[in-house]
Amino acid sequence: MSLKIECLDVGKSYAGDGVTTNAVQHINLSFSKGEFTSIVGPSGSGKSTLLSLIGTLDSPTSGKILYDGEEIVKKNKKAISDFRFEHIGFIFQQFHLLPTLTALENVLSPLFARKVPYNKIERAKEVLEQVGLSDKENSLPSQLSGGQQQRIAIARAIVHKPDWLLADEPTGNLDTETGERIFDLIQELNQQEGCGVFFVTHDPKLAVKANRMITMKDGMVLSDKKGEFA
Ligand SMILES: Nc1ncnc2c1ncn2[C@@H]1O[C@H](COP(=O)(O)OP(=O)(O)OP(=O)(O)O)[C@@H](O)[C@H]1O
Repeated sequence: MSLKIECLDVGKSYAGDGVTTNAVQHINLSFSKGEFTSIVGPSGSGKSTLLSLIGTLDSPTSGKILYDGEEIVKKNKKAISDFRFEHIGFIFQQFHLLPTLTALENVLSPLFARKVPYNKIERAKEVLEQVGLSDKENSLPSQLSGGQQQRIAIARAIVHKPDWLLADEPTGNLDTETGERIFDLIQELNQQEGCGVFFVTHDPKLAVKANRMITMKDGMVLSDKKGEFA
């Protein structure tokens, strides 16, 4: 399946205390499978909101987002959650690993209660190897460095073979060198597995390594550039 994502005049506003915040507005963007897009812009410009909308974690207040022509957020909760399981992987700045589970169990967690056509433990071990942490499968998150924890989070994000990897400032809590290594790993996954990437970052040096760079300002797309920037 080639999962194409189209944002058609997408807007998201939050109402509160008589003030309405337009977190994003008039977003018209289209993404083809396998694209590596960085999203940059000042704090509050709508990057995380856009990512949540694309990831079906939230629904637009205006416009629509189509996935191969289908408006997924209009479906019931189970269908939306199945869609996310099949197509989307998330990585966050704070890793969000479960502290009482080992690295292997964290990687396995998205597969709990899911029927899949492969051996779950073998698959989890395979992705742990891909992120270079086979030797840490029995470690708890507290026994791992920040970079290692993010690698585990990446393994967890790709264990179900998503079409798209949505990364919200995944290097924000890491030092420059570790951040670069995490970026390289995500780029490798993009090239080897063909999964498309959305990479939100405040780091211009990383942003220019993508094939496409979207700059946001005040909830809108200020520029959308494709090509080599580095
Ligand atoms: N749940 C919410 N309720 C009210 N306002 C919100 C909510 N989420 C986001 N906003 C507002 O929407 C705007 C965009 O926020 P968003 O988090 O998308 O920006 P961002 O570019 O990701 O910022 P940062 O770089 O600081 O993470 C901001 O003005 C923010 O205050």
